[in-house]
Amino acid sequence: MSENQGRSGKRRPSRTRAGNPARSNTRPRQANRPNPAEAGLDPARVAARDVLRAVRERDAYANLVLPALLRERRLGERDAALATELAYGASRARGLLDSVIAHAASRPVEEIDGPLLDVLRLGAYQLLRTRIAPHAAVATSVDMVRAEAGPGKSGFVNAVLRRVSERTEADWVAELAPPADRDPMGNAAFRHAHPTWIAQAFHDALGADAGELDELLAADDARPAVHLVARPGEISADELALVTGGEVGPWSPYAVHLDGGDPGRLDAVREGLAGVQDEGSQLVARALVEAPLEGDDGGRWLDLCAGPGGKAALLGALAAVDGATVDAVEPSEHRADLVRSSTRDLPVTVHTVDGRSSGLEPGYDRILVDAPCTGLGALRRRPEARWRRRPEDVAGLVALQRELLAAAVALVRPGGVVVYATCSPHLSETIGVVGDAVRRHGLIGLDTGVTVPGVPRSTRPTPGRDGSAGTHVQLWPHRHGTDAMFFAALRRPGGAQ
Ligand SMILES: C[S@@+](CC[C@H](N)C(=O)[O-])C[C@H]1O[C@@H](n2cnc3c(N)ncnc32)[C@H](O)[C@@H]1O
Repeated sequence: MSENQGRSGKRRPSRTRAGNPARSNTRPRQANRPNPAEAGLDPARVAARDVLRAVRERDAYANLVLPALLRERRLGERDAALATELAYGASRARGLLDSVIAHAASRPVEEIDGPLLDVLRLGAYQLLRTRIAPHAAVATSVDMVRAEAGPGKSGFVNAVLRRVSERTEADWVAELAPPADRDPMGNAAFRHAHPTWIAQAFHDALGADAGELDELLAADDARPAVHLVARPGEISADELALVTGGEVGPWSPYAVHLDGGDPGRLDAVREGLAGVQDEGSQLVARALVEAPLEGDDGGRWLDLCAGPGGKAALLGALAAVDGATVDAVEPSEHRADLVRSSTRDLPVTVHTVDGRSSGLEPGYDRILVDAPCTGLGALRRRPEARWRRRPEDVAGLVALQRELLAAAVALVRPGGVVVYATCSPHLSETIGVVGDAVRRHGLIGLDTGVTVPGVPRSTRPTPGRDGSAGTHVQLWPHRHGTDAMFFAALRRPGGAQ
């Protein structure tokens, strides 16, 4: 499945040690599936298992499935926290867990029945990456399988997890990771549960700071803090921190950090005073408003890739304070509806059109192109994404990013500003696209760092023909505690002073 399974497939201990063969055409007996409560199963683990199953069977997004499932089943706070930790943690670590499971089961994970594999991933995660007592991790996994699929299959799960429990994560890594001297990138990627191509992309983007790769991968593999945005005009970050028990974020004037918990339960979020938004994303929206224009700001702003509406909501709130208006473009009906709902009562008009041919009237003062991208910078918050994305995805996205940036250039007025942003640090999606636009359209690269004053070690020169590409901002989880957001502010020349 992942390229990190690497050596596990090559060295297989005897097939008999893991008990019953797991591959079977017989699905768990859905029709006879017992009610988990009646079967005495732990609701948190059942919820986590169901998330892993939805991700595997229907390519679902864990961070969309889990909250809905927690609400539907009315899990208490403790159970919800455990379900979240297990579902997200096991999704993030999937490649590493699969290598260990394959070794312990003496067969590739592709030969293990999907529903059993979900439980094995959950069990292996608890054994290797939590403080849950090993007997509890094994017993709850075995119970789940026995209740659904019978004693034969639960024996197999028992045997595999017992073998997993014989070593620590560090021991398994020492056994299964590619050797550091011959394949340092593969080794670092394996240790921190990342596909190698993503570790390589991070390495390339770090450039002269590539020595920080290990620290970056470790931060990217950890549970992120919850970031809230205090809606300007509604509540200040200080007030929000007070009512939520959180801490004011270090960089964005609107940010509050929480250690964990379900932000959907907070009154401030339910009442629309605050939203959930990574602090790096807040800085992107702020950069659009702070970037220096030539001439006056006529108050016509455009968010060209707006769905699901996080930045549009912050831009709308800032526009309301400044007396500006925002047009928000999103071609997907469903996502456009999400933008409408997140910008209700704000001076934002949503257009369900393609940003490359929006038909909107040119002459905008400020345009944000928060382009569709691989999302490699937000892997902490999209648990399964690292194992789903493929290197082949990059080229198609880069083509779309270039077209969207060209469309923005055609819509911005002379002297106006376009901020190009991605939640990916991949060089092809970032400075590749920006450098190309500067060359093709004769844009002026601005010093993007001035839009985020006080954020250390974030600004870099964008390589350009003659330095005209300006500087961009690259944020990193290990340095800034944010997603790895990239953004660059570009001005269309020719504005009258
Ligand atoms: C990175 S997301 C934007 C996130 C958003 N700005 C926010 O803060 O919530 C990129 C968005 O671009 C949209 N998109 C994809 N193709 C597009 C196109 N041709 N024109 C405009 N938007 C597009 C996607 O549907 C997606 O909602």
